[in-house]
Amino acid sequence: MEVKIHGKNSCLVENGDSTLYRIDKDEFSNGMATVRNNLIRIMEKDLFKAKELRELIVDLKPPIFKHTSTAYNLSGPASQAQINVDQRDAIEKVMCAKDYALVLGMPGTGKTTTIAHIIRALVSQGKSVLLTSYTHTAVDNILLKIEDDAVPILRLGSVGKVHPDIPSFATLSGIPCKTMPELERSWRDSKVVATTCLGINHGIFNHRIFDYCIVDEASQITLPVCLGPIRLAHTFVLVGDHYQLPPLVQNKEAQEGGLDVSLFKLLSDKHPQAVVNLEHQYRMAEDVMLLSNRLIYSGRLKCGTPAVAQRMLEVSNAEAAMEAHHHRTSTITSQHCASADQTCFLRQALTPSRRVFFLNTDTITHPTSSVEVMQGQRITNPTESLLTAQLLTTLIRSGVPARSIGVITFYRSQLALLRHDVKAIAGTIAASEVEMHTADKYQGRDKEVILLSCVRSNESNSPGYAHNANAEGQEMDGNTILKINTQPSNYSQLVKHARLPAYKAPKKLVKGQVKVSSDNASSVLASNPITHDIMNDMDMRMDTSNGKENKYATAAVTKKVKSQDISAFNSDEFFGDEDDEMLIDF
Ligand SMILES: Nc1ncnc2c1ncn2[C@@H]1O[C@H](COP(=O)(O)OP(=O)(O)OP(=O)(O)O)[C@@H](O)[C@H]1O
Repeated sequence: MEVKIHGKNSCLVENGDSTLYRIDKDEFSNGMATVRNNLIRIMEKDLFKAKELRELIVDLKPPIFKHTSTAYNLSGPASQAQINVDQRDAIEKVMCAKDYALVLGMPGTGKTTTIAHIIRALVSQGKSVLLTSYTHTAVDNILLKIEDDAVPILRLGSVGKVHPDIPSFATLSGIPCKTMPELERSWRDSKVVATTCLGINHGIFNHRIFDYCIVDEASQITLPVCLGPIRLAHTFVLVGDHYQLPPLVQNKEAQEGGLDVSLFKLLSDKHPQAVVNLEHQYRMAEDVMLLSNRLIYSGRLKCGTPAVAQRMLEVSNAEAAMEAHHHRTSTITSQHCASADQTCFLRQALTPSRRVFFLNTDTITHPTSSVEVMQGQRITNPTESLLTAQLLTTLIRSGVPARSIGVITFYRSQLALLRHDVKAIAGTIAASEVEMHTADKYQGRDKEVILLSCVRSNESNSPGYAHNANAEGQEMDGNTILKINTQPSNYSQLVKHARLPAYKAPKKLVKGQVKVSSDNASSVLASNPITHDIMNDMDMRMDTSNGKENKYATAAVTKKVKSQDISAFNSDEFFGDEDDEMLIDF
């Protein structure tokens, strides 16, 4: 037999009796072809589940739930005491589901932990589970949680992509079985089969239908990809959070056609009764959580325990770092830190109780020196980069390990500058240990401290990618470095905020005393959004200090208003001592 290479992706095989075969390499066998195949399969007439899936996904028929679940247990190494009320509801919802159940896990709320419990509950009833996710890492993170449960697991995927600890408790398809009975056992008897959503081309799926399919990271997976695993099981469970990153779809036409709407979002928007929310998180201190809560979750996110809420950064040697910084011969750039007293921005940033610290660089440098620099497509902010490097160095000298600090920015050009400055100021070793990435690359990483360089500072007040961090009063526009102390935190939210399409005008909290003369009080008050609803609270008085009798009215006001409403209001009409000025907060 003779084999000739024919072009880049095919070869010709001649077998002597003049029959010519051409073998083509299908470059897309694991990508587009799988996706196309998923779509074709659910359109087939008699294929398992095709009709039901069309009803549920195309016709959006409401899913059915049993009133109570059949008994199950969560025994094994997992302590039931570690399951909170939402997680228990999620397990119960899945156990009652006939068609599907949706678990919306806000950041750090234990999605992985809950999926592990769901698997335990299902296996305790003798059910089989196909476990999938978008990434190998997510699949393995779940498997590692059931490592000690002695559940027979088959992990499909090439050995190089599987976590090194998995082979110690699961069978790997990438490591061939030595005998046929061994192979058959692993295909037939594994209660849990785990792979990525695109890993469903394996031969086992021609032989097995599963009781349940669980898809983790489901809100990041496009609908056609998601169809692949769910058509292989009687009931499916999607776990995700559509408030975080949606499926990455770059083609405009595909976006317009709705490809960036995941099946998770489609079903949860249509059937909220099928969704269980995981709302107790164990990752972020309360102040850090506030950011996500105000911007995205409408206050629904809660700290799992008081200890989580009160977590603080451990700064063991702050004074030494400050001394080194303010010393005349300091090698740390100190030109941007004018004073060694309490007003020093480094000292403020290092204070453990300030878990979130917004730094307006205009307050420590001249505003013109901290504006952004545009060179073609490249946008950088050199002053902000230097300040970030300076703060980072101070944190390290204060005893915060370099590997527990992360630096995030929205622009690649700024990232390059930050890497350069951090290396120059903090040193090569520290620079190699600090993880620095653009916001989209930081998803799912945990750090004790995050420094965020927002970059944009310009006359037109364009906040660029950071524009949505402005929503609901987060003052992150322009010259702002955000330092978040947490143990640890989730940054995917920041990414999400930066990408939300709609711009909301920033709001500011106004606290103060309003004073108006009685003659025009009602018209002044009624016409301004700050005061229009405090008429009844006005306190009428008489002022005789200038020898005349002048009537006036005062009232305290504390409310959130749009910035333009503040400027529209005549600030002379606010009065009082120094504490009674307009305060801006979030
Ligand atoms: N009921 C609980 N009680 C105490 N701690 C918990 C509980 N559930 C989860 N945790 C802890 O919370 C942390 C986050 O859990 P997990 O990794 O499962 O969350 P996740 O939602 O998958 O995270 P992500 O936001 O990265 O997707 C882990 O340290 C986990 O041990």
